[in-house]
Amino acid sequence: MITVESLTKTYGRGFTAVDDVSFSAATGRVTGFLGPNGAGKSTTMRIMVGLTPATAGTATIDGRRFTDLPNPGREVGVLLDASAQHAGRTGREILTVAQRTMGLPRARVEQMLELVSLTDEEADRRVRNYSLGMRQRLGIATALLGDPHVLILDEPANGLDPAGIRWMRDLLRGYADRGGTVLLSSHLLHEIEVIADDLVVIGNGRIVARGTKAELLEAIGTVARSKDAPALARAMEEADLAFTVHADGSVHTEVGPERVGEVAHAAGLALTELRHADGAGLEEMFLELTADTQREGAAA
Ligand SMILES: Nc1ncnc2c1ncn2[C@@H]1O[C@H](COP(=O)(O)OP(=O)(O)OP(=O)(O)O)[C@@H](O)[C@H]1O
Repeated sequence: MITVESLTKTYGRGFTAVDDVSFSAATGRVTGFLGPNGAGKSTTMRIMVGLTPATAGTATIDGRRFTDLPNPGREVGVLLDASAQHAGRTGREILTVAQRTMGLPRARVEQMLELVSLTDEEADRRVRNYSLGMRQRLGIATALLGDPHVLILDEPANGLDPAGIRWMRDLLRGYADRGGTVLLSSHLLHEIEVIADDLVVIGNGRIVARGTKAELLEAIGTVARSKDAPALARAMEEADLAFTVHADGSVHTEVGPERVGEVAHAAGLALTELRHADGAGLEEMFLELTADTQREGAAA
């Protein structure tokens, strides 16, 4: 369990990059840390792992600060900047140094290379000649090397191709299902919404939304459709529910699918579609919530 309490980071003369941020990432769940460029995600994660001092507040892992952990790599796997790895070393050398530092069996290096699908030939190539996707794979191998129970990953999908993203998603899902805690950041909603159980949305250094993905989806309403669209609209009106009808005949409303289902049932209407306004709806919510930190939005 990761707990962040009232975390604030001020740079220079009063620029607040992280502003009174509190949230937690629970055991056995994948928590997505989402926000546009410059929102404060990396700063928060750097504070969590002791690389940047906080101006105020605390970040703890199972109640302890990262810097107080006796062998941190055995408890917390960290991937912050895949390009920050020693460029002159080979992937295998980097893993071997980490394996020795953590006092792990030698076989662990080969296991991790296999897990992240780096071939023997690639493992013996210098990291300066790695593609970004290969660096991410190596970074994930390093993070998992000590078999930690917590993972903190900053933009781990950067540079991965679609198959790589699918692979990472399955890996992290399995890790959380076995009881691990995953916190991963992204500035891309669609990357995170398929994998995260919980979402923490940050904009301008402040938390603008957090909750389970289901709760956030609930908050963005429902799409329903019936073959008899006018009858569905009448039933909604009679039930005093606010709604809009889109050009494709679907009804959009802020109430949850359960309520819409009840109204349709009471009116004797069969629904051909009933679902959370996910995907596009969540995207819209994300853009709205973080609007004043979106460069494009700010310029408009
Ligand atoms: N060492 C520093 N000195 C001054 N300002 C900094 C420093 N590090 C970060 N910042 C500023 O803090 C803000 C938050 O940056 P941060 O890297 O945490 O954002 P982010 O959410 O990770 O963004 P991205 O998605 O672009 O990686 C930015 O405005 C950034 O310029």
